[in-house]
Amino acid sequence: MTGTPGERPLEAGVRVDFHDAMSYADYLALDQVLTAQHPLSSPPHHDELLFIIQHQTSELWLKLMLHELRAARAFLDTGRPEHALKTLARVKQILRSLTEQWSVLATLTPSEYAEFRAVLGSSSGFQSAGYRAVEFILGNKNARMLRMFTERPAQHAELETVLREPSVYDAFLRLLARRGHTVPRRVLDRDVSKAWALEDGLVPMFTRIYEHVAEHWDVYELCESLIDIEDAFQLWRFRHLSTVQRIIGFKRGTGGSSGVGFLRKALDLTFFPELIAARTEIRDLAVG
Ligand code: HEM
Ligand SMILES: N[C@@H](CC(=O)c1ccccc1NC=O)C(=O)O
Repeated sequence: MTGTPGERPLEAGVRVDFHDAMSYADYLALDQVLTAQHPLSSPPHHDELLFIIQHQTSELWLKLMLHELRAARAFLDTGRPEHALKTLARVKQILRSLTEQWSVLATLTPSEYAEFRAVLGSSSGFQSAGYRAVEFILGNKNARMLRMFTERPAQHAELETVLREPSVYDAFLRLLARRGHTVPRRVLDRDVSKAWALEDGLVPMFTRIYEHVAEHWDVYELCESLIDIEDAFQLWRFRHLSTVQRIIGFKRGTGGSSGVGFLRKALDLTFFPELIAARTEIRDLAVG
């Protein structure tokens, strides 16, 4: 038998008085977080709160992703692949959650968005320092994007740091070199602030790892983890594109780009092209 609904008594030990103790709202700084939504439409459009919260929550997850990717890079630098794997597993789940979050925004119709889009002016995701830092630490470096942050010195400085530091992939390749894998010297000495370009010299090394997994199990798992992240990131990008297309069609972006055309081109980007190229080279073994 289930009980009747009704007021559930609090257990005896549950604290209700917080006058001299830290409370939930104190610890989470909810006074700041929950009063930081400021719709600009007048009178406030019902759906602008969705738009704001969708972005704010994305920014929080991006912040955590950067934090975790920095940790993964440090684990690679210090030769702890198992720890890096665990951290990357969390990054993957954050990306999955961010990708699913597009479904909430997709409930915003073109008519609703058109009613408040004008208040956004020329602001756009181009100015997301959190997103740019994640792209940078994953290896998609582009110094030109820093120009968007001239007016925001703190964000500019943080992004410049991430731009000049090695990416997670740079750290992985250095670990591989330390483990005796053949990584060309030019890769290890490269200017890490520059965009990654396909390095054919790495493909035989990755092919060897994939053809002899038993001998290279921990780095093989890391390769697969990076591919998972590549895949999860592409799915986020694709859902951004498809959500944008259903809301604004082929309008230009508020940030000045062609809009959907620009977002479609971003799908051609790959963080770890040699890991993909190696797949073409792996020999199919004869059976029987
Ligand atoms: C109605 C909702 C949205 C629309 C119509 C939209 C549209 C666009 C467009 C057209 C661009 C290209 C830049 C421009 O010219 O404006 C862009 C870029 C971007 N958007 Fe969105 N977006 C939406 C929601 C979001 C959300 C929720 C996020 C989450 C953080 C986001 C993050 C970004 C980022 C990071 C970029 C830069 C991408 C890059 O540089 O590759 N957008 N968006
Ligand atoms: N680029 C979007 C506007 C937009 O999405 C946006 C505007 C202000 C703050 C964040 C935004 N999100 C991502 O681009 C548009 O063209 O409608």
